[in-house]
Amino acid sequence: MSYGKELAAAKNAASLAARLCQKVQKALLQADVQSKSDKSPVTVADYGSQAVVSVVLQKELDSASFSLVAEEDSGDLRKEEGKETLQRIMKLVNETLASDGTYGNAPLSEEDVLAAIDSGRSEGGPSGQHWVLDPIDGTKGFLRGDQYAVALGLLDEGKVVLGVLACPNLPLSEEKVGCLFYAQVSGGTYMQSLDGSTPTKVHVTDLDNPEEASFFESFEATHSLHDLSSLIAKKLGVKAPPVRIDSQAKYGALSRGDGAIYLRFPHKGYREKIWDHAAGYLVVAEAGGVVSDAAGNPLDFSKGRYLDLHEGIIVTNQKLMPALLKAVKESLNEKASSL
Ligand SMILES: Nc1ncnc2c1ncn2[C@@H]1O[C@H](COP(=O)(O)O)[C@@H](OP(=O)(O)O)[C@H]1O
Ligand SMILES: [Mg+2]
Ligand SMILES: [Mg+2]
Ligand SMILES: [Mg+2]
Repeated sequence: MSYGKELAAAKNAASLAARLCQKVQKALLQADVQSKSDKSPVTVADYGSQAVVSVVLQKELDSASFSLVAEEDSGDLRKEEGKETLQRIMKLVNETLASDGTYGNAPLSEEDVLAAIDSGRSEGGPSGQHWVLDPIDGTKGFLRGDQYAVALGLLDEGKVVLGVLACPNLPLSEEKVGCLFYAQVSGGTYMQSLDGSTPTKVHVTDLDNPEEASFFESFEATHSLHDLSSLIAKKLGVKAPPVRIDSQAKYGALSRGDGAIYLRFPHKGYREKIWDHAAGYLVVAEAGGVVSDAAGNPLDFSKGRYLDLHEGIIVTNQKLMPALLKAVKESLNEKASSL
């Protein structure tokens, strides 16, 4: 099955959402930061990006069967104290849609924006098609002025069949910043600029010597156990220090061979969400990489909004995976016996 129409819509949606995010990041005011009940920061750009993606996908594709699993919901925006924020989001969304020319003829109302955000409440699952969206992945990086990504995937019968990652702050070349990665199942992974330069096919590194490998991990130590990654890297013989960057930009960078390994070990009790990995997973897999949990099982995106995982997520190429799995297993055993 080909997903050409869906891919074109997804690339449009993610690029436009990235444009909105860039505008906000440039003008970042402290007042833009709200606190969700889980205390994670959420900005007008997270909501705005989610609304833009939802609107564009529904305009481009059959909106009757539209299903979206996305991170944000409009709960806080419907409260009295959310009114001003909602106004700002509506303005941003309308400006962004108008800047494209194709979508801006009728401005959205507040209610339209709320509805667009809430279209992301789908539970996903093993049957049918579901879009999976992280409107800003790496909100903490976004707020710091660092890396973030708009991450959009498509599930079909429980499998990721499309992945699009817009990474506005990731260098494309020596002169240019801003990358759009996209992958279609069995179709490879491509990278282009956010304003639509000619795509180039990308591939993960073909390195087979761990001593020459470098590895990525979260910038945020609360998101991933840095000590455990160091132990694994040491066992494997990796010499280079960790490269810490926010968001699924790590998957994008890995897909083009910038680094060889990505290690993610959340603190105990944390449950990974599908929107944090769906797009990145396909971008790496179609570039020849392998993504698995710490026990070597493939990730299962068909279980709803969460991923059920063993311990963590590891990513590398096919040559390095056996040695990496061994180092992970030994390190986890050591950690368990030292407790
Ligand atoms: N305690 C925790 N452990 C692991 N991941 C966490 C976490 N708290 C938040 N996250 C997730 O980590 C994502 C960012 O990934 P990274 O650490 O690679 O930059 C966040 O996405 P959002 O920024 O979209 O909320 C969030 O879903
Ligand atoms: Mg978040
Ligand atoms: Mg995220
Ligand atoms: Mg997010």
